[in-house]
Amino acid sequence: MIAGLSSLVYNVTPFLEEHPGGDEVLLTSTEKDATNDFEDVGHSDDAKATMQKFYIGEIDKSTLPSNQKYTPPPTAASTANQDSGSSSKILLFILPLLILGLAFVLRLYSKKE
Ligand code: HEM
Repeated sequence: MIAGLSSLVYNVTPFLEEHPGGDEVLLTSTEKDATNDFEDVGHSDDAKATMQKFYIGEIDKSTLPSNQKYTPPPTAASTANQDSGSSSKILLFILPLLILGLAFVLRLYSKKE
């Protein structure tokens, strides 16, 4: 479906294989306002007439969501990941020190014996 052109909606599925510009461009223009996409190409009057065959209705603009961008709140999983991330960084720093200390102690004891 192509929404746009003054909120008009077109079902282009039957036209995908026949579209002279190819099906790919049509698919990238679906489920959105494709007015600019359509007009940028400079479609002929013939193309505009053909388009009318696929008209299926009009969008009720009052039902459209506002254009605000949704930013999801941080989930428990992402916070847990951050925590485990910082604790593993500490472990990466401490582990070599622990191994060094252990080697040092072992060497000290083996010298005494
Ligand atoms: C129902 C909607 C559409 C119809 C009926 C339609 C029809 C046509 C027709 C008949 C042509 C041949 C050239 C002409 O007569 O203008 C064409 C070419 C083309 N169309 Fe569409 N078109 C539609 C939507 C779109 C959309 C949304 C795009 C998105 C970008 C698009 C991109 C193109 C391109 C790239 C060409 C080739 C232009 C060229 O090679 O010169 N069309 N279309």
